[in-house]
Amino acid sequence: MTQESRYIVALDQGTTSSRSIIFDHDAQIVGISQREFTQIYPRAGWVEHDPMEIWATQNATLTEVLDKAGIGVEEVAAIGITNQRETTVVWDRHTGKPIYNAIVWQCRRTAEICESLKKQGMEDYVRENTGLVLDPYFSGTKIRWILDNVDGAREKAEKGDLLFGTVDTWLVWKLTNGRTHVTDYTNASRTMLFNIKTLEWDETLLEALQIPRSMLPEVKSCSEIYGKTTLRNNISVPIAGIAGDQQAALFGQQCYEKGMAKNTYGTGCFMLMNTGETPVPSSHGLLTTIAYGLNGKVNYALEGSVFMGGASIQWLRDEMGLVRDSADSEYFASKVDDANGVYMVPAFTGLGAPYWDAHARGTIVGLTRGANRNHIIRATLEAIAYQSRDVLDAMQQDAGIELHQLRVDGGASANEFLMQFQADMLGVDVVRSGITETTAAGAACLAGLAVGFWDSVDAFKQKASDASIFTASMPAEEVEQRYKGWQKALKRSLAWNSDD
Ligand SMILES: Nc1ncnc2c1ncn2[C@@H]1O[C@H](COP(=O)(O)OP(=O)(O)O)[C@@H](O)[C@H]1O
Ligand SMILES: O=P(O)(O)OC[C@H](O)CO
Repeated sequence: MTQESRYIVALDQGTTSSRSIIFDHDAQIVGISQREFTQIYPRAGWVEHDPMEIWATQNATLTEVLDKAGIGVEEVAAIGITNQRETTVVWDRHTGKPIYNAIVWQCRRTAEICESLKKQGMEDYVRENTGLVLDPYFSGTKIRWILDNVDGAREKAEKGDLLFGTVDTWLVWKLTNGRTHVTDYTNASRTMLFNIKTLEWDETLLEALQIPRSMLPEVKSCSEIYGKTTLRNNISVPIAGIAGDQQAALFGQQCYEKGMAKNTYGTGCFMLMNTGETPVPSSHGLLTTIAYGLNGKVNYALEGSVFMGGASIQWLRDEMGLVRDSADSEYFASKVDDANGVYMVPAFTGLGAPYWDAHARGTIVGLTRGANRNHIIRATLEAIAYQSRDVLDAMQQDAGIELHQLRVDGGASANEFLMQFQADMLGVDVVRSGITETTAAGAACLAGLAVGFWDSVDAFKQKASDASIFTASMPAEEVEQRYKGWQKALKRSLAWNSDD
């Protein structure tokens, strides 16, 4: 770090856009640049991204944000990376070219591979050693699919010519010109190939999925110098922080202590609770995952991953044409007193936690002649809150901790109706962070700590105190009656797409 290093840049590579955000020493945001990229849906239930477009948009936002803020490369102390997790890229180590599109976390194409692993009796092994459920969500079966379906891929992989990475790994590889093939504990813990107890790649799973170990990156902590990227004027900047986006948000929300939890309302909804230095197994359909690896230690989390959050509002906007803008959903939902008995289950890509049903599909039930557009919009927002209630109930039981406060963030947390309804359904205070970019803040903080830009996380504390608090006010009986209706609706969506 040079004398003039006054900023940290966080690269936030999300499901729908790539962003670069500059933080100053007071943890204030001084620049943001964002670019959306193409979502590719080759078949029903399949989702892909072009890895070169991910890289191009991410790289462009990095240059743009510095230009817009008038900040020189020499003023950047370090770069932190946070990313959509599980999304799988496989590329040729010699040419640096991907051999297939990135298979996105939402993609369901490997449901059959999962079924076959279940038949081989791998389900318990996966849960006990990776903390995950055997679901197409995670990277392992996506790598297997690429090796089985791309011409010549398996042969190349066995010769050691192919590399695998989640998006963090791909970006570090590109940023360092192919010199560095690494990931961090949080991203590794989402591959279904990483043993979260031994903190090593798991040979049994590699064998079961027939994935050569030579494809895998080296696993590092979340805060250290992994390599350097050369930017304008031949100036090198260290890449010094990596965390999957949901773990970065947990860190950015300052959930450093056991029992603290956050929920992020983005494309999906991801609730994570820090459970301290020992992994807590789930018996209620949650994931055990790594929260962060820092200073030679690893902290674990319980996670409830809900696949459709804000994306269901995008569906109202783009496919149904019921709103012009996601934010308008608040206005229409507030025009009616309730959803008039309508429930919407947004199982468009199956259901994640706590149900894990890859064959569930979306449904709207309870329609009567009086049901109108406002009720459907309201029911869609309510579904986001109901899904998070399912997850929180499971989490409190697994952790044996009663939560009094849930920290929230993400695009859809701007919706006041949703946040109030969420507080009502959970019966806990919902605290919306005063830090608008918690995910990026987490990544910036991890990078800043590694290069001594910050000595501790205190720089972020004051900003967090500007929070908005939503307190439960709906009578308990009404809450339970509405929630019962949700549980009934949800049952109607299960196994819809399966032959049995
Ligand atoms: N006011 C709002 N009400 C409801 N949903 C919203 C609102 N604003 C944004 N969203 C939803 O939030 C999501 C975007 O949030 P963001 O945190 O940027 O997501 P991601 O990081 O997953 O791309 C979109 O799916 C959008 O529909
Ligand atoms: O990119 P986001 O914010 O939708 O997050 C995606 C998650 O990391 C998927 O596990």
